[in-house]
Amino acid sequence: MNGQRKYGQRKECDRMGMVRLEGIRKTYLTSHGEVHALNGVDLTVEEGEFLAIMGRSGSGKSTLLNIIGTLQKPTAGSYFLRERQVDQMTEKEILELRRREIGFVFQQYRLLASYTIWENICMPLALDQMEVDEEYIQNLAERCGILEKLDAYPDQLSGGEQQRAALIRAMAHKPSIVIADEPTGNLDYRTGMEIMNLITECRLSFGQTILMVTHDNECASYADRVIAMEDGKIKN
Ligand SMILES: Nc1ncnc2c1ncn2[C@@H]1O[C@H](COP(=O)(O)OP(=O)(O)OP(=O)(O)O)[C@@H](O)[C@H]1O
Repeated sequence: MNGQRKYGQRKECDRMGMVRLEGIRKTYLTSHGEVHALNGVDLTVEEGEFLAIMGRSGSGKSTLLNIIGTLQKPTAGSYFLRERQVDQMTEKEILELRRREIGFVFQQYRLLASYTIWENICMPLALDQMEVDEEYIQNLAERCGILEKLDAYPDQLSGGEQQRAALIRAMAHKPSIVIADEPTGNLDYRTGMEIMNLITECRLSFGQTILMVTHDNECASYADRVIAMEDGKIKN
């Protein structure tokens, strides 16, 4: 699992991939002027690859993840997801793409307090009028060790259990990409490693492409490839 798998020596933009970024820039306009969060990012992520993104605070990691997750739009450059050019899509097409293809796991679990774990997991599917594959979700819950907790409310679960529920919610619609922004950031070491093992196990079973921001070298060691951001660019 550990190791830096290489994907050939061709230029990034010559390769096909699940995610392909060419010359991505993101500039925020603030009252103090422009902030250049991304300064020309070229990146290809292969289908089924697990990529970890590291780098100092403010280097552009979350901005990059948000653009790949279609939560933000780039200021310039091209973004292809399964060779469909996302930056040319309408809002409606982007929403549809996000709902079908992408699952999100955040540092804050973002579970709704007044709904059970099962309802939290199934709610996005219901809102999008997508079918709930109960057997698949129960299978995930069993692997994640929270099958007995599906009828409980979030505040009845530990932080690690809540993050496992959030992971199942992210996977419930069988997305092709899972975007994880510091998924272990709120957890102690051991629980964090349990989450990393689950992400790895789910990905091996279901073949998702995983993009994860982390500050932790050990979490990053679970990935196939690690990239480092610096001043809005990929350093290595
Ligand atoms: N909405 C925004 N408006 C203005 N500037 C922003 C905004 N979001 C991010 N930035 C700036 O863009 C740069 C990159 O931010 P980003 O959050 O992508 O970095 P990061 O590497 O994820 O940092 P951290 O590790 O602290 O989360 C920073 O200088 C940040 O202050």
